[in-house]
Amino acid sequence: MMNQEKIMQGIKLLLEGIGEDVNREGLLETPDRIARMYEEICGGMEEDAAKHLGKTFSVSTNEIVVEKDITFYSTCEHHLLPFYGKAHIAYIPDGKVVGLSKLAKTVEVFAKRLQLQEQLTVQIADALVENLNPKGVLVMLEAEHMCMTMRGIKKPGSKTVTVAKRGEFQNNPELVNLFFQMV
Ligand SMILES: Nc1nc2c(ncn2[C@@H]2O[C@H](COP(=O)(O)OP(=O)(O)OP(=O)(O)O)[C@@H](O)[C@H]2O)c(=O)[nH]1
Ligand SMILES: [Zn+2]
Repeated sequence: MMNQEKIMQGIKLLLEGIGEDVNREGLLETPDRIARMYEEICGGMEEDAAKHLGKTFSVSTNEIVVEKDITFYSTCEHHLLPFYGKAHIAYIPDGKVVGLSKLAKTVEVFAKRLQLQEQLTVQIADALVENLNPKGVLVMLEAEHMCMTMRGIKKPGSKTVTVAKRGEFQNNPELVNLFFQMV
């Protein structure tokens, strides 16, 4: 369980640290607001992807399924700044598929944590492998990192692209090409 009280104390200290008056009107409710915000943006820590991927449907086709342009927002664990973009998921079923919304739900479960993009990519792929036992999975994420754009190196517009391949995607370049054509 998240400790709202600790988050509020921490935010008060942070505000004092940057030289703010924690008692001025505009900031009075800020610690409480931020505690509630973290409940949302780190809410995936308390969720298990299996909850969403447990219900499957039997199918007689094993053709590739691609769900692309799934918008996601996550938080980088180094700076606590947002990184956000699109997730593209492909899988080759082995007799069972999952409801399409559950693919986006799986992205959310892992995005709503403190993350590295590489780790987020791999966690989504592994959850699909564990729960669907598909013949193959490919997850690709394209994201802009605020810690790269608004501060530090300051490269607005730069994108980080990561992939995780499992099963048939690992040794079949034609399938990977098909995925890139589809997205
Ligand atoms: N691999 C990876 N790096 C990330 C991600 N998000 C942010 N970073 C980088 O993590 C690094 C932060 O740690 P350091 O290598 O210690 O660099 P720093 O000097 O503290 O930070 P910068 O001022 O941003 O260079 C920076 O290079 C960020 O660009 C991510 O999702 N994956
Ligand atoms: Zn960062």
